[in-house]
Amino acid sequence: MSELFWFEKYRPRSFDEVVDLEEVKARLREFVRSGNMPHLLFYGPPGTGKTTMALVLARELYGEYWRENTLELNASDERGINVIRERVKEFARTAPVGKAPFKLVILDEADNMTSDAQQALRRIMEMYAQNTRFILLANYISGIIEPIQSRTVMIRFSPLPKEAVFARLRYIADNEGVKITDDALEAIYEFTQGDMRRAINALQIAATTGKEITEETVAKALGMVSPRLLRETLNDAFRGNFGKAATQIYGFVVDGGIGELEIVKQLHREALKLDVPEYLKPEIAYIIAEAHYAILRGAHGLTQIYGALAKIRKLLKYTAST
Ligand SMILES: Nc1ncnc2c1ncn2[C@@H]1O[C@H](COP(=O)(O)OP(=O)(O)OP(=O)(O)O)[C@@H](O)[C@H]1O
Repeated sequence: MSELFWFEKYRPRSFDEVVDLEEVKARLREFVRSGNMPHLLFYGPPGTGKTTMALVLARELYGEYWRENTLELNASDERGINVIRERVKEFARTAPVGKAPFKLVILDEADNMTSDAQQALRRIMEMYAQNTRFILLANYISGIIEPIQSRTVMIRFSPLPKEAVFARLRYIADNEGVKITDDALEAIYEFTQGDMRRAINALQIAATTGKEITEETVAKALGMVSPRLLRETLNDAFRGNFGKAATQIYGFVVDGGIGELEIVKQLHREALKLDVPEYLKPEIAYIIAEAHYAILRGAHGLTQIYGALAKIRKLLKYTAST
């Protein structure tokens, strides 16, 4: 079933298949080579390869026996720490299969556990340290208690860079027999900001519209404005025909069904890329932030967007004339 999702179908199975993360790979390879490792804590935003790396490490450590030697648990399981204790106890009772000196427990969403549960987890980790190693996965390091932080080697994962995401998306598109333009890749990255799971998902959704993925099909599939079109609209709003820009934006919302908040977010990204003096950018960011806040508080979306564009236009005009 999970193979239906491309992000599962294309989850890397070896270090070589993992894009980017060179330093992480080097460190983990060293653990595999030496046959020993400490407890690990992988932390960082969603979709950046934490689970993937933990599973790849298991495969590289144990080869064909990786399943027998690996226990995957989810810490946010509502049955709590007692279930974790029981399952680890049961798992650690038997010796590792094959040559490896220890078994691996991968615990997802460790930062969702309460401090008390984490204290208990720390004791479990110590109790079974002789023949198990833990890999804890978390989004926020701040959600992990200090005694666990200090007993693990912490490895940080960051949003993946554009080239890495492009390389993976091109590889998947090739394999699936779909063509994708560079603009379309840009649009996907724009929308997903280094979260590889969302990027692969976006590719899969866009691919349902046909065998050639363009910026337009991506925008349509993801419910966003085509970044190229938005840039043209901004150009009209600030340098040319404001009425035309307003009509375009009306079309995005009313005909395209794109949410005003999504437009404001995109506006924020595009406006900060404008070719304007650097000192104006904070003011532009502020104007857009105000519109965003007003919409969240229930103000009429289109009015706020037009208002923000008008303010920015005034700012740019004023600066150009002084
Ligand atoms: N570096 C990478 N190289 C290739 N594919 C990757 C990479 N990182 C992530 N992926 C892809 O993205 C998907 C999601 O990654 P993964 O499950 O590892 O994210 P995660 O960091 O554990 O996220 P979460 O915090 O949401 O659990 C994987 O199934 C895989 O297809």
